Amino acid sequence: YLVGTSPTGITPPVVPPSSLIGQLPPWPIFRVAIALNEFFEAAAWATRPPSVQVKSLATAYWQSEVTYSLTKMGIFDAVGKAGAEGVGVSCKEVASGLSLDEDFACRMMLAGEGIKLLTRQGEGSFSLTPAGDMIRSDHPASLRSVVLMLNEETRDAWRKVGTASLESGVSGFKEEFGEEFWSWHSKKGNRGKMSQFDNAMRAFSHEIAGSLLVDWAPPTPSSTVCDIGGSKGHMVGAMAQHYPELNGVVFDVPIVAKSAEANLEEMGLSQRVKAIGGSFLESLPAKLSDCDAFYMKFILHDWDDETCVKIIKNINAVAKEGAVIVSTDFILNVDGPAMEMNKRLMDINMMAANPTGARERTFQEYSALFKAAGLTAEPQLVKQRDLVSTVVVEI
Ligand SMILES: C[S@@+](CC[C@H](N)C(=O)[O-])C[C@H]1O[C@@H](n2cnc3c(N)ncnc32)[C@H](O)[C@@H]1O
Repeated sequence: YLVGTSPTGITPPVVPPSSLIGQLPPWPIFRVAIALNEFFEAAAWATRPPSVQVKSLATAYWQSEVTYSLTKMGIFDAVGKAGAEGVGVSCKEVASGLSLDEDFACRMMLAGEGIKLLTRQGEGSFSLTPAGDMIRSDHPASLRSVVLMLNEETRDAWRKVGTASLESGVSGFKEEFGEEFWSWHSKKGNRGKMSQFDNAMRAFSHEIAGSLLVDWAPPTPSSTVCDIGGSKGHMVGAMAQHYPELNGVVFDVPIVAKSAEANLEEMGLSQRVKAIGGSFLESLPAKLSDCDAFYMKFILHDWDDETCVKIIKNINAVAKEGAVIVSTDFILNVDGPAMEMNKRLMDINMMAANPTGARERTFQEYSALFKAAGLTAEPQLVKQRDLVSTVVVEI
């Protein structure tokens, strides 16, 4: 496994302080770390008797629930605030500050220590572990929105996907909420949830942008990269931060394109990266014929084959000759067993929380989609030091 790697790596012209690319180990070290991880995961499993294996699977969601509770109820923020002032904090103080039941809050925090999100000095003084710290609202790469997003409607959709959906073949989300993910999220009353989803996408992308930019470079340093379904513009924004001559476009549904505008302004990139509202299910605006690269992350996996082909054809119809499509997803069958297991679960997440037809695919399946859309060039796989990989294909 680990095919298509780029053993030398790429160094972009600028590495901003917020970039994670400097923190990624070189490929040989990454490979060894992954192999060790695979080995210890397998060893830990093999040393548990079958009855314990079953019980640990049946209770695995308890850890998510503890994580969710400590996030939702503001406990990570409260402990983090005390830590920033240089002190640990007792669970009684946290409970009183947040008006929580003292006994329950203290027991929940002890469970948080058990799952290594909180730590204790001495008898009662809690602080955050590095992982717990990342769930603080004001952490620069905060994963709070990710924890909330995955444990609210998505969790309800998961319950349905394993039961009703297996009989109906309809997504868990639709079974639970009566309509598919995107139409539910576009309703006025659910704008807060759409924004939570967009923030989660941005948070997810921090590491993915880092791992992409050490193994893939835009066609030229001054290319125009168009991020199709680019959400808040975090991916093309990261590219523009690493390539100071690069221009970009974020294309997404109008309401999300608006929030991309604000985010790009905040990133100081609004001169070079513009947001355009529209739908990739329809003809794309002529302005996109300037694009040298059409970037897509977590777009094709949201849709059934027929819709994917339509999206690729819509890009193809507007693209100039020599442009490329660059598509990042959880590509199956290119990693070791532990990483593949995570991607298989992500595939169930697609069945649960995304429109019916959403799925993870192998590299060969992605290649077939590009061929079905009329592209004749051989797609290339760029393996990342990450759970995701990227397919690049010339138009
Ligand atoms: C799973 S998110 C991925 C966001 C972003 N590419 C990322 O990876 O962080 C899918 C994106 O597709 C956008 N989207 C959904 N339907 C769309 C459509 N018909 N036209 C354009 N964008 C759409 C959503 O608003 C959302 O931003």
